Formats: sequence, C-alpha cells, structure tokens
Amino acid sequence: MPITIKDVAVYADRQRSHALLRDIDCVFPDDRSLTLIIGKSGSGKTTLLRTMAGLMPIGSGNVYYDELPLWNNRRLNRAALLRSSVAFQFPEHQLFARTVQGEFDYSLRPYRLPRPDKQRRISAALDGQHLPAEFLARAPFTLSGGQKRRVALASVMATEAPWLLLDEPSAGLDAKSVLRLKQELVQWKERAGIVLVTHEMDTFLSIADRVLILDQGQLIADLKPEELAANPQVLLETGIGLTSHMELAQSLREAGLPVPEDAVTPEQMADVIERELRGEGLSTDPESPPAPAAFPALHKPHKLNKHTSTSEDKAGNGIMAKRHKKGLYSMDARLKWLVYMLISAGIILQSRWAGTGIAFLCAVFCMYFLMPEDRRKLLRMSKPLLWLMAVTVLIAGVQLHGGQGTGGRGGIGFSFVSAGDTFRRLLLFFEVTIVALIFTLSTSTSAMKQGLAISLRPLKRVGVPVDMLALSASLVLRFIPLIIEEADRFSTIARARGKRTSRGGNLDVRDIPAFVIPLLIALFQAVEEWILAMEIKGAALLELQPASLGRDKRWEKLALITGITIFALLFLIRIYDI
Ligand SMILES: Nc1ncnc2c1ncn2[C@@H]1O[C@H](COP(=O)(O)OP(=O)(O)OP(=O)(O)O)[C@@H](O)[C@H]1O
Repeated sequence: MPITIKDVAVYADRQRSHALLRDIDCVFPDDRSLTLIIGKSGSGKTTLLRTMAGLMPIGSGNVYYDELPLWNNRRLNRAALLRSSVAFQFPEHQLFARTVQGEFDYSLRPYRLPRPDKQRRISAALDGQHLPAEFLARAPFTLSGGQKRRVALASVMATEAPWLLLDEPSAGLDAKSVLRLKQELVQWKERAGIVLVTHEMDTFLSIADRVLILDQGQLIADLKPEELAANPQVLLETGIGLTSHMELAQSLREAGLPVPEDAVTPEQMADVIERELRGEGLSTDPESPPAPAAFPALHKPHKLNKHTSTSEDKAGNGIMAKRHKKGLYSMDARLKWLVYMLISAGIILQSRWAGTGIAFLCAVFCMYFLMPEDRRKLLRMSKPLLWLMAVTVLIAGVQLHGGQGTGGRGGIGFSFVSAGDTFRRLLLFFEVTIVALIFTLSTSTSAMKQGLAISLRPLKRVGVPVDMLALSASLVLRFIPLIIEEADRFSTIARARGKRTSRGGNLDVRDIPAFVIPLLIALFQAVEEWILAMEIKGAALLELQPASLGRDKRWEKLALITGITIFALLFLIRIYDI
C-alpha cells in the first residue's frame, strides 16, 4: 500500500503567493520501511507530514494511499485517511480523557471496530509500550511524563494503520527512552511503514531505510543512509550540518584510517579503529582508499525562494520568534504602550456604526503599514475570532416567540437589529484585539513589562504596585496570540485523531473534550511558566534602559504620529457623535 505524493504544492494563503511546499513528487513504497524527513528548521518537514495526513489543504496535486486519492475535490477521503496515523510532537499533550481506556476509545472510534478486535489492538499496543493492562483504568493526568508519552504513542499504535507518521517523536526524551523508542520503531517497522520527521539524525539514521531532505519547501534529495554518509555535502549545503557520527568518520579519515565511505554508525567504524589500535597498520595499506578531500553533492539545492519563510519564523515556539527585525519590532516598548493605549482608547470610545467602521479601517491600516512582516500570521490568527463573532451574531439574532399574540403558536425568528447591534459591539472588540496582536507580535513579554514598568515608575512613590501591574498587563496581552496558536494546535490534533474529513477542518461536537481539555491544560501551564520566568527575570530587566535596545527612530516617529492621529480622529468622531 504505497503512498504517492504527486506534484503537491501547499500554500499559506488563498492567493497562492506564499508557498509552504512546492513540486513535491515522491513515492513511499509499501516495503515496511522507515523514511526520515530532515531539513533545517522551517524547511517544511512538519507541513509535509501534515499534508500526508490530510491536515493541510493541498493547493495543487494530490496524495494517494495505494490508488485512493486523499482529497476528492474539497473533501478528504475517509478510506485514505484511515490508512495513516499521526503522532505529533509531544504527543502526551493531547491526552484529555478521564481514563487511559477513554484515550484508546477516542483514537479507535473512526475505525468502527468490533469490540474483540478493538480490545486486542489495545492490549497489543499497551504491550508494545511496556504498559500493564491495569493502566486502562488510570487517569492519564496521574501518570508520569514518560508514561503519558507511552500512553499517547500506544493510542496511535492501536489504530494499526499501515502508515505511521511521526513528528519528532524523540523530542524531550532522556537518552534511555530514546534508545527504547528506537527499538520500538524497529519492531513497528515489521508491521507498518514509518515516516519520521526529525532533527536527531544521529539517533535514527542507523535504523532508517531512506532519507528525504527538504529545503525551502522543496524536496532536494532522496537517498539511502549509506548514500548520505558517502555524500554528506548536501547536509552542509542545506545548513543541516553533519551528524556527530559523520564528523567522527571525517576525523578518522583525516587521521589516516580507512573508514568506509558509507559508514553510518560508530559500530561500522569500530572494526577499523580496533585494527588500527592493534597495530595492524591498515592506514598504511596502499590499497586503502584515501580520505575524500571534498564530498560531491548528490543534488544541488534549488535556488532559494524569496517567498518561502526562513527558519527564524519558526524559532521561539512560534509565539515570539527571535528576529533581528527593524521598524515596529525594535521600537521602544514604552512608546508602543502609548500608541497601543491611544488607538485602543479611540476604538473603545465609538458608539455608532460610522465610528466603528472608521475604527475598523484604522485597525486595518495599522495592520498593513505597521506590521508588514507578520501580516499573514496576524490574518491567520484573526480567523478563529471572526468565526466566533459570526456564530455569536447569529445566536444573538435568533428570537424565540412565545404563544401570546401569535395566535397561540410559538415560533422562531431572526432580528437583524439585535444581530447588527451585537455585530457592532463585537467589531470593536475585534479591532482592539487586532491592535493588541500587532503590539504583542512585535514585542517580547519582557520588553512589554519593562516598557510599562518604566512608564509607571513615578506611581511607585504613591504605593501603586507597578511591577505587578506591568507583569499582569503584559501577560494578559501576550495571552491573546498564545490562545490562538494553541487552539490551532489542539484543533489539528483533535481533527487528526477524529479523522475529520471536511476541508475547513471543522471539529465534531464529540471532539470538543479532545480539543478543549488539552488546550486549557497547555494554557494553565504556560501561564505558570511565564509568571515564574517573569518573576525570575523581572528585577534584572528593570535595570535595563529601553534606550539600550536596538531602535529605529524613523519608525518610532511614524508609529507615534499614527497613534495620535488615529486617536484624534476617533475622539472627534465620538465628540461630534457621528
Ligand atoms: N498554516 C501556516 N500558515 C502560514 N505559514 C505556515 C503555516 N504552517 C507552517 N508555516 C510556515 O511554513 C514554514 C515551514 O514550517 P514547518 O513547521 O513545516 O517547518 P519544519 O521544517 O517542521 O520546522 P521545525 O524543524 O522548526 O519544526 C515555516 O516558516 C512556518 O512558519
């Protein structure tokens, strides 16, 4: 049952101007193999894995499981979808059920199995993860981190799908657990094909059958591990870097040892080292191959695509990537607070349609002109808010009539006045959120706190708890993008586990616990970690002067003028009651 990826392109936007994957063409043959997908950060590995799992809408081309297309027009083909099972990074975060049995039930529900078959698969999966059957009655939240991970992997394994798609399964594991995972993968390989995204080549190369290298959203090499070991230049050219085993092989060759060119593991080099240590002097053997001066590149990487994102986009867990950006990103945080307050105050003042509409245009203007680099991200983040608004407006408009005055019969109607009023109020909230997102996406939490704390410093003398206030305000603001990103992550996981087939990725009502519970846990955890980190860092940061940050005076002036102009405009609109 091979997987065939045919001419696939995936875009970040409807206009297809930002390609995440391009010209992907490859076949994963049905040979119980383990394929590694490697590439530097942001090269598109996770996107490719998600595309194979039907979690990313395809712009062009298609993925086939055997002969079954994954996409039929705009809908996913359930039969194809059931042929793969996905484990996301940190799979233990996806647990939500009251018991471990509940986790299995949820993952296996789309397969509609007869009870005995289901129980057999669950037992086999528990065995495979060295978990006792008594675990089925345990609450996942009472388990240790390692046990949670094994339960989550067991729930993936229990599907017995012919293809396992794993995204960095070794992330966060200790050395012993990584070794055990490796052994398990070797066993899994006997029953299923495995596609594994990883940065840990040292760990997995020795058990892999094939390596795909991605760069800038394109597949640039398709090699056997031995071929990669013999031609590691491609790893240097793509910025992935050599594995420590390859570096060892190179050092040994430079020392004159005849290490085979295709040696992938230290074990394969051990024989040569041993003979050298015994003084058998193989290095002086005239027949032995000389160390290659330079490795030939197997595939020349394609030219860089200026539209695809750089690794910087992905850094920092996606919340606030570390970047060396100019403009708004390098502005004094105190000034940003001021501009944010001015614009938000102007928006909140509005009580009529015209003012709300003009405030909306101002928010859009800020998004386009003050936030050029993260505009796409911002648009993506605002999507769930727009959906929430649409649903709320619909609900607000629904009116239930009693029996009186309607001839004794109740009924249902829709009030455009009521829906419109709700829409206007929500639009103000949306506008303030957009401005807050512009602020938070361009400012780190510590800079935000620092900016506010320094601005409010005079109030300290009259006993105002400025530090606490600054910390709370920054956390509340930083929380908005975090909620949106985490909601995105957990809805994708719930969709993958529930095997949803709609293109928009709508969740079923039954998926709500699988979505909401991990989301809340992740958010609570994030808040806890933030508060701790900020408390630790807070005192030291306050000693820093914002002037020491890289600043761009032109942008500061522009942002200040924008803020004051928008506030003045919205204030006048309110005064003249437009
Ligand atoms: N839904 C999306 N919309 C817009 N951009 C996206 C989306 N998903 C991913 N990207 C961008 O596509 C690029 C590739 O992301 P991807 O997660 O596939 O990289 P990766 O190779 O797995 O990186 P890492 O090794 O850091 O996990 C990144 O720049 C990312 O910001």
